[in-house]
Amino acid sequence: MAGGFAVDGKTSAGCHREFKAKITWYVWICGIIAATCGLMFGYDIGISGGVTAMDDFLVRFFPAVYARKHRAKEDNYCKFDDQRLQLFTSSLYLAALVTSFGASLVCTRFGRKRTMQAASIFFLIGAGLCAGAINIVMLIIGRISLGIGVGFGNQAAPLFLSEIAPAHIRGALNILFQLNVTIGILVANVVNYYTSNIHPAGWRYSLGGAGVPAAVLFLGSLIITETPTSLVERGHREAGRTMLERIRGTKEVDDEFDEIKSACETAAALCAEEKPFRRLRRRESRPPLVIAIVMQIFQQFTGINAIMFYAPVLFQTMGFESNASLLSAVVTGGVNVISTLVSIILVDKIGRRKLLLEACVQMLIAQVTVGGIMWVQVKANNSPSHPWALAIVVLICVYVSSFAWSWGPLGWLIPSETFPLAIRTAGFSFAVSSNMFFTFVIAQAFLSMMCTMKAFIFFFFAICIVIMGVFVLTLLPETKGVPIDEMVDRVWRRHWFWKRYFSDADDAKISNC
Ligand SMILES: OC[C@H]1O[C@](O)(CO)[C@@H](O)[C@@H]1O
Repeated sequence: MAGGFAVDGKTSAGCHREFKAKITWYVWICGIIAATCGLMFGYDIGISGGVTAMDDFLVRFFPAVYARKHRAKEDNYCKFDDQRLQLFTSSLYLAALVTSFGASLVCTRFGRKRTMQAASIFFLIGAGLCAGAINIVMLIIGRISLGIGVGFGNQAAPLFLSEIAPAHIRGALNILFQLNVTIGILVANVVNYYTSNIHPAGWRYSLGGAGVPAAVLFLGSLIITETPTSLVERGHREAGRTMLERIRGTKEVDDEFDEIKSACETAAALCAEEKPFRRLRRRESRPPLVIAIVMQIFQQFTGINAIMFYAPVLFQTMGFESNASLLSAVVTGGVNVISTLVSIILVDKIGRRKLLLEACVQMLIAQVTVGGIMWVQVKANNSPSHPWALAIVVLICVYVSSFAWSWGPLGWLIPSETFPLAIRTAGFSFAVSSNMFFTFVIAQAFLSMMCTMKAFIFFFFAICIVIMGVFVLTLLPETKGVPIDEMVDRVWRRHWFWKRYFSDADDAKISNC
């Protein structure tokens, strides 16, 4: 496709010059295929809540929870509170957490494309084990294999997307990953809705469905390119140049190619001097590292996964019938997808900070109101009555929409675009593992928190959201439109707070531009 040429870049003296880049079909196709990693991840997020609400599944693996679910009304908020059941959901995230560090090395040594292929293979194995599980051990091993797939996929795909994108659409292209996460969650909810009526093996279809996106990724990865940066980084200069020409749709890529070469040379020299994980401990590595970790912690402390994992459980707790609760989850899933599209359209126009700040306000209002309604109901010792339960569903949609155009996608985008190449994969693995760790914490703790804190859980997340807003206002720099290999000079060294992590000599160089 012939988009107009767009320009970004700087001179070798550190001043800005122009890169030419068309928006080619090839870049979009590669982006869409790589983003299938997000589909695999999202499918898993969405499927576990619905499966754990299915009686056939509970009877087979968690009979005690089944018995409690069908007992008296009085332990409404606690009937799903079971550590082993929570481990079914969260084992995937623990496996992904551990894998992400190894995946960073694989990503550097073998490239982003091969790492994604590895992800798809672990995913196929995991889906098979879960679908065919005859006991809880097989089930958990399947979840662990899926988690290893997530660890590889989530490490490679966001980096891949940020590296192949021209700077002026990097946000949009990178958000394809999160868009796929949301589509995966939605598809999983729809699948659960139908399979919950298939007895006794509906849950097997739900869990086995994870194999579909894995197969798509595996086949797709046979036709996509490696990123020019990864090719040059691994010594394939010519191939890197050819690939850059292909994805930019022009032969005039000298300037951008020079920049990639110079980033790779610097990275190689630094790496020879000190390994990337060790370099991450240096003072000047701290700004992007802190931002990457904090973005992911905050993304999880919006409370999004309390909704995503347990929406069906939550809706059942509010008194919806089993099918109605899955349907409600489909509605929130749909809002999640559509709102992520909004982010694709806006992120490179209005920038990252404005989206994050607006969302903090919207999420805060929704959380406090939901908490208020539930609090009144808990005091009256009721499940919320139907009109109130409907109001809660609407408020949850308000909440999910703002998350979906802000903290959801930007939690991946910002860490993938702010590390210099020498520490990019190592640094990004901290973003992935922080996401997994805090997803695990929320998955493991939410049902117990709901059981003990009841409505106050929403106030807890509301307080987190206020802290996040202050953080964005004061410490998060804007990265819109800045070429990926220029973040240090154009973003970190110029930020009122983070510039203290760099030496004065470098600042003088910038002010000469
Ligand atoms: O769309 C919501 C989903 O997005 C994520 O935050 C990943 O970016 C998940 O943890 C969450 O379930």
